[in-house]
Amino acid sequence: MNEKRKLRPVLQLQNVAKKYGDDQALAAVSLDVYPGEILSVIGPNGAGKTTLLQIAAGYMTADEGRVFLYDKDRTNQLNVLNRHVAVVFGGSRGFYRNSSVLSNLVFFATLMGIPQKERKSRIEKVLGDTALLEHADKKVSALSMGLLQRLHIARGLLKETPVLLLDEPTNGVDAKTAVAIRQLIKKIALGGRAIILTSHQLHEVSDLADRIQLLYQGHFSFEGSVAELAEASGLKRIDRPATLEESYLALIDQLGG
Ligand SMILES: Nc1ncnc2c1ncn2[C@@H]1O[C@H](COP(=O)(O)OP(=O)(O)OP(=O)(O)O)[C@@H](O)[C@H]1O
Repeated sequence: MNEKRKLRPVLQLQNVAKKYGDDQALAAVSLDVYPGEILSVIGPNGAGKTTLLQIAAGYMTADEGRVFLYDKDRTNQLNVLNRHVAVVFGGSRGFYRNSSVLSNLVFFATLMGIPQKERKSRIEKVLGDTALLEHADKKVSALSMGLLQRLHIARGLLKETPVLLLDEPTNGVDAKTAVAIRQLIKKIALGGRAIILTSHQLHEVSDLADRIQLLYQGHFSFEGSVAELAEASGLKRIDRPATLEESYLALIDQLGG
C-alpha cells in the first residue's frame, strides 16, 4: 500500500453522478485523496474530469452521491468545500489584465476573506513558492503563458487549503516551464497538500502521480499505479516497460474508444 494512504483521506467522493440535460457526464464515481498524495484523473476529452473537479471544489452540486471532507459529509455545504478545496483551471482568462500580478493577488486575497494582517505575508509566500517575486509588478497582460500558469497556481495556493485541484497545469507552456511547474507541484505535495491533477500529458502524469484513476464516459474504469495500469492494459513489450501513454491507449482501445 502507498504509505500516504495509511493516513485519513482529506476528500472523498462517493457515487457522485451528474447530468447536463440528457448527457450523463458522471455516473456513480468514487474517489479519495490523502494528505501529500498526487492523484491523477486521466481520460479522453469529455470523460467528465472538469465536472468532477467542479463538484469536488464546491462549484456545483452533484445530482447524486456524497462529498466528504475529513469524514464529514459536506455534500450540500458548497461554501465549506470551497474553503477547503482550491481549484486551478489555468488558461488566459480570470485575472485583471491591466493590473499587476501583485494587485491581482491582493484583490483575490481580499475576495477570499484572508484577514488583512495575513494578506501581505501570504502573498509574499505564494509569490516566492511560484518563483513570481521578480514579476510581481508586471501587468498580467504582459505575462508569458508560463508565468500566467504560475500566477494561477499562486492564486490557488493563497487560501492554504488542504486540497488543491489542478486542471491541466502545464497546458500551453514550453518544456522548460513545464518542468519547473512539475517541480513546484511535487513541492506542494511534499508540503502535505492532497492534489488531484488532470492532464492529457501522460508523461507528466507518469512523473507526478502516486495513483491514477482512469475516467471513461463518466465512469472510473481503472484505479492504480502506472505499473498496474500497464498490467491492466495487457500490453507486453519485450524491449522496455510500456510507457503510460502506450498502456493508456491500449486500455482505451479495449474500452471501445
Ligand atoms: N456546462 C455544460 N453544459 C452541458 N454539457 C456540459 C457542460 N459541461 C460539460 N458538459 C458535457 O459533460 C461531459 C463531460 O465534460 P467535462 O468537461 O467534464 O469533460 P473533461 O473530461 O473535462 O473533458 P476535456 O478533457 O475535454 O476537458 C461532456 O460530454 C461535455 O460536453
